[in-house]
Amino acid sequence: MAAPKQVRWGMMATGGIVRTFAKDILLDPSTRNVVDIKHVITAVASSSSLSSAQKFISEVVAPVQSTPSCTPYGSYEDLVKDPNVDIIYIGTPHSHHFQNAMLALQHNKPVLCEKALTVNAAQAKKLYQTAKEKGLFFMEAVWTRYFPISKTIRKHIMDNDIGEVVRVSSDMSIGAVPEDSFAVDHRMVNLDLAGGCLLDLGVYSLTWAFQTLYHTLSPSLREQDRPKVVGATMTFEPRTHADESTIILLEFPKSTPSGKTKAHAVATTAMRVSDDPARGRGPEVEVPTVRVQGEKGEIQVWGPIYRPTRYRLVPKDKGQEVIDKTFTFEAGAHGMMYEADAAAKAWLEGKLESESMTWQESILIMEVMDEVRRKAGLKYPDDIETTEYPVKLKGR
Ligand SMILES: NC(=O)C1=CN([C@@H]2O[C@H](COP(=O)(O)OP(=O)(O)OC[C@H]3O[C@@H](n4cnc5c(N)ncnc54)[C@H](OP(=O)(O)O)[C@@H]3O)[C@@H](O)[C@H]2O)C=CC1
Ligand SMILES: O=C1OC[C@@H](O)[C@H](O)[C@H]1O
Repeated sequence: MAAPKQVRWGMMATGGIVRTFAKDILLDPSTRNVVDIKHVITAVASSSSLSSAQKFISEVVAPVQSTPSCTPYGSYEDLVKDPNVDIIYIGTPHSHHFQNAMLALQHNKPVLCEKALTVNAAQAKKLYQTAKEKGLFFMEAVWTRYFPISKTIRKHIMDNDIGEVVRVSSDMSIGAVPEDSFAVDHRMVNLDLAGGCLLDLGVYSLTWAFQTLYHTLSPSLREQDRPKVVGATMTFEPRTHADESTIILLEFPKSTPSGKTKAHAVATTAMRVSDDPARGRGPEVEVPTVRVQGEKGEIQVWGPIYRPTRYRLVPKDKGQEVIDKTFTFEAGAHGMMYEADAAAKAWLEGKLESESMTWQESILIMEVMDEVRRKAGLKYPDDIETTEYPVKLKGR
């Protein structure tokens, strides 16, 4: 058998999610039956200090990777010039994604960029236009789409197992009182960092609506049948005016190619209440966080919707069996290696985008979030909404 192809990652930032991502991609891929690729980390950059990158390497990379060596950088500008980096993972706050991703693309580096991709759709379009012109792979890191549970649920819908999907509800609410949990400069509530529910958590509620009502259509139908935001409302964090609760009502023209009716989605997100206060107390009291309701039955999903672990398919016909499946992750894994595998494979194949998170769909979801903000009255500071590059942002 041919040796696995090595994909050399460069980490842009050393915060929470980059640590999780790095640990996951350094797990042995053969334990998840991936034998054709191997991820290595050849550079780590921190915008705060060289020592932060060095610390990251000694704590996260060096204990598992002896070769190739990993170079620490004290700036993102140095990282994007490193010839030993094939692809860059961006794990900075949403406010900075546009500037950071442009920096990587301008230096001819392919990119996997954390969600939410950008602050607005205009920025997303400009990034994809740049990637297209330069022939570079670019993907929004919506890890949930790449989980086996998500793929299985999409397959049930495409196989017509619950009939035409008529309604989807999805909730991503963390049950954290913002005044107690987040200082005003924390990325969750700080508007300079595009804080608030919508971009950080609501993007998952929209992910479930889109992956069950839109992604399941053929690419040509997806182009024609654009969903519409029919309603949106927000409440705001009293100190910073970031959104702390957002409710979105969407109308999708069709859910299957032969769809008879329009479909509805209700996507909700909040800080102060929880999507399932009983989580961990046992299946008899827990509640589903996503419901995909079709004419012939319903799919219910349990767990935080960014990382769900169980689904149940309940057919309307009581003579048919209920499917109830729990998914586990390999030991020590959080689950980010699936998106990394998809990105690495697509890049090695010379593709510019990922089939499970296309540029068109990422832009459409950003357009939906723009419209939600317009309807509910939320604006971010001008410097993080701009499509100008380069712009020096506050802080870094
Ligand atoms: N997929 C998932 O499950 C998750 C995704 N995320 C996404 O990842 C991104 C980062 O989140 P998270 O890792 O939790 O955030 P952290 O605050 O933990 O880390 C962000 C890092 O970005 C860098 N950075 C660059 N500029 C700034 C700035 N002005 N202010 C603060 N940090 C800056 C810093 O690294 P350095 O100093 O080294 O440059 C910092 O450590 C967000 O887009 C978020 O949506 C977050 C959590 C889970
Ligand atoms: O993507 C995410 O998933 C987990 C949340 O806790 C985090 O805030 C968010 O960025």
